[in-house]
Amino acid sequence: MAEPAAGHDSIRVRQALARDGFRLDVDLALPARGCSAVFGPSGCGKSSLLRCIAGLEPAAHGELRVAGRTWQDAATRVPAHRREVGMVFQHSGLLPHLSVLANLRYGWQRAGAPATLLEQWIERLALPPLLARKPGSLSGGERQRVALARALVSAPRLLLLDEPLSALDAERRGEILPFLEAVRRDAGIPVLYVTHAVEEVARLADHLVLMDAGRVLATGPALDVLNRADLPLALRDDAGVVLQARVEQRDAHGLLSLRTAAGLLYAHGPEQPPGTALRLRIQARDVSLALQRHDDSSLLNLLPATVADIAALPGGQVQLRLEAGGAPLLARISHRSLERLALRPGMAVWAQVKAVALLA
Ligand SMILES: Nc1ncnc2c1ncn2[C@@H]1O[C@H](COP(=O)(O)OP(=O)(O)OP(=O)(O)O)[C@@H](O)[C@H]1O
Repeated sequence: MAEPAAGHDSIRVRQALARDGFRLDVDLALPARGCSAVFGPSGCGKSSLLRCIAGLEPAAHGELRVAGRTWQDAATRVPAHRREVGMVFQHSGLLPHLSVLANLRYGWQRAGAPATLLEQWIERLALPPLLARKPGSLSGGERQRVALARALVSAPRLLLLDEPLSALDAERRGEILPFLEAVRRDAGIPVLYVTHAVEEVARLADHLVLMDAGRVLATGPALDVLNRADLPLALRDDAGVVLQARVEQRDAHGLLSLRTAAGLLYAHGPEQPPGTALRLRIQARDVSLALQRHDDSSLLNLLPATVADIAALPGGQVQLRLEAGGAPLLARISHRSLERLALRPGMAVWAQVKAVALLA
């Protein structure tokens, strides 16, 4: 395999780290812009990889180049405090005796960053009402917003986010995701985002690194990796595909019509102007199949598709990979339904998805 290239437009990470019963061994070239998600099961080495990049693992060997700067090679090892990374962890790590503003000023002053940066992130992360408060009086989501701002006002060259939402409940996660989207869009620096939530990958990632047991299983543009059928992702309970979609309109009841390569789809979601580009995740278990088009059911999303292949799953289920107008789809049905419809590769079917199963 060719060696990953290293240039001003890329992040080169070649790191090896041995611990008792665990070995991290990665060789990656990541884009030096946008959000690269690092995804994989618990204990696969995601946090260790971030710690290596931050310079917090003294035993790690290898090479690290970030946008033209060498942080580590055979002759060099830049110490952690000179790597100019911003980090946010699961818990905010704010200084409890200081106000929000003083926490932000602390990192900002140490970095000697411009005042506009401080003002910019206070505004973009909607922090003005919180500035006088102490971290202990904030909700978990508010604390993480402050932690994000604190990392960004130190003018880092790279932002490392280690499961920043995992201590929050689903509602709080939903509230903070738009702020993370703003960071990804406006920070102008690459973001490495460790998570084990597929929804966060689907929503935020431009690039995806899939890890298992200390190694990289797959890496590439996020949608390509998410939609691959040959990776463990496709066997998870929440397996699905992610489609690029464009908002056409929203009706009086809040139902969005979305244009995708698979066809027009209806989904629920917040008000978004026509033309807005977004990603739509369709889980395999939300897709049912019919041999004919049924307009007499409550199902709103009816897509003509062709069966590409069929894989048996444990527990009497099967997963079908479908082609729908050039877009991939997954459908998970019972083996009994497969036999009842006598489904085979190459057959034409109608893929049916409830609109309430889709969240735009
Ligand atoms: N400080 C440490 N000392 C010794 N072993 C460690 C240490 N930190 C992590 N490990 C081990 O290294 C391996 C990788 O851990 P790591 O935290 O990087 O995984 P992870 O993918 O981030 O997991 P999770 O999703 O559960 O946070 C695991 O086997 C873990 O037990």
